[in-house]
Amino acid sequence: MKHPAPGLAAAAEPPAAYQSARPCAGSAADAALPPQAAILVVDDAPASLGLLHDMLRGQGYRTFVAISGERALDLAQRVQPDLILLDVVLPGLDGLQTCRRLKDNPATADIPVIFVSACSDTGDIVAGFDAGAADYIAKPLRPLEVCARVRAQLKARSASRSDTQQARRLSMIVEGMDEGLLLLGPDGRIQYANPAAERCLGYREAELAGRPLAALLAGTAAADYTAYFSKHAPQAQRDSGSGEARCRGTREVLLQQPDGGLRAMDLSLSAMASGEQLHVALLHDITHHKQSETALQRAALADPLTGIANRRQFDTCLEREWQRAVRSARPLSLLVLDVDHFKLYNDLLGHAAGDQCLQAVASTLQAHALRATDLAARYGGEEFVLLLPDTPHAGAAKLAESIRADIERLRVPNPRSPTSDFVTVSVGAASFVPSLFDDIRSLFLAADRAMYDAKAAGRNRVLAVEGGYTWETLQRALAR
Ligand SMILES: Nc1nc2c(ncn2[C@@H]2O[C@H](COP(=O)(O)OP(=O)(O)OP(=O)(O)O)[C@@H](O)[C@H]2O)c(=O)[nH]1
Repeated sequence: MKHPAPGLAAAAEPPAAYQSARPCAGSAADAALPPQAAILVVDDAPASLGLLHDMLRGQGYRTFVAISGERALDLAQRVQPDLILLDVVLPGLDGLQTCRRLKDNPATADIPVIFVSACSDTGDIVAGFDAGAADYIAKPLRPLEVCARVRAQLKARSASRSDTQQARRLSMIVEGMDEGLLLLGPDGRIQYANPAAERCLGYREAELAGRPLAALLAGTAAADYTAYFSKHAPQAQRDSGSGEARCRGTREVLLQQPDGGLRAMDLSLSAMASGEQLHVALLHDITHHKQSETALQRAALADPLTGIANRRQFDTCLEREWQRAVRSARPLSLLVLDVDHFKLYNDLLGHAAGDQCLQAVASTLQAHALRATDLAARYGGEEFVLLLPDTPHAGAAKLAESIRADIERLRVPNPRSPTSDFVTVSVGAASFVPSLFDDIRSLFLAADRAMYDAKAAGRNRVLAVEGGYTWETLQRALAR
């Protein structure tokens, strides 16, 4: 007598009469079958118990036996066999009751039960299935039939087990992934949201269920996805519009958060290859990416010392405002401002103090850039500019004087300056209405020229000019 495991019921030694039972057709080693499937045989009649035991052993199965329902319940729970062959008529707990208890217990509910019984009326068979059996074999036993039915049940169990395993694995992946995953119905409403999607969207799954994806989107994406899903709803016509094209694949979208904020995400939408017209939406949070992108863009356009716009941003802005002034025939003004005797300041007080001085000048200039379209920038060194779209000569001259006076009022000492005891600036202002025939360089050259003239005239002053350069003047100025 062999003992499969300590504490388990011993497998019954097959009576000699059955030792010669011929193996059934088909092999228990079929690829789809679990290796050495374990089968629990429950029968109180030694003859049929022995026959079944012998037959199953002959097929390579591990076999366990029990002669009562109570014992079968205990063994099933501990051994977790792949299949139970259960007699209907048993002392004490009968087969039907035993089967019901097996099915009621979550630990044994999934184990398939085949009734093996001499009671083979239709009523008995129906009662067996009603009790939860997977199959019913009538006695007297026909080995080929028994083996085939056993094999079929083991195959089905193996398939359902691997399905369950697969589903468990998939669910672990989906639940644990960093990307948000939404399952959408044909109407674009959310059917499932994984934990990462809950985090991305700021709602719990229960709050998301049934909501249209489009309702969570901001801007034009909302309308695009609404249209996309109305086209994909059942009975809908397919369309090849651009809105639909924009919704397929990956798209950058803004998602509305419960607190009213917006979050930038990459949204990838793909239709599932199933008849249910379901879609999977993947959400990848790109907030940090966007923030650093914006910070980089800002940094690329800002002067690191003073924080105001740099020359690059000024050039871009001048180009844009120049074109706008040409179209609108409105005056465009530019101030060019240079710190007087700054070399003397630096030489006496040091470069660090010089930097602070430039920061103070930049803040004063920035404080005068009042309109949204005005742009204060550091052009280079101790030279600054202020671009004033839609500003005529008089207004630009007035503003230039106000800036000059405010900088003088800062009373930043410049002891070596022959012009003043304090830091001062010279400002050149140029204003004109550019036409298509004018050269964009002429505005800066005119303002710069005026600034140098202001220096030459004694510094700490404004010199404002009106009108553009002629072609000849421009060429001469560029040649200097
Ligand atoms: N501290 C500091 N100094 C700078 C910076 N950029 C330029 N400078 C200095 O600014 C000074 C400019 O000197 P100059 O071009 O001779 O002009 P200036 O002394 O201001 O004389 P005028 O313009 O004729 O009144 C130089 O000493 C530069 O080193 C900067 O970022 N920080």
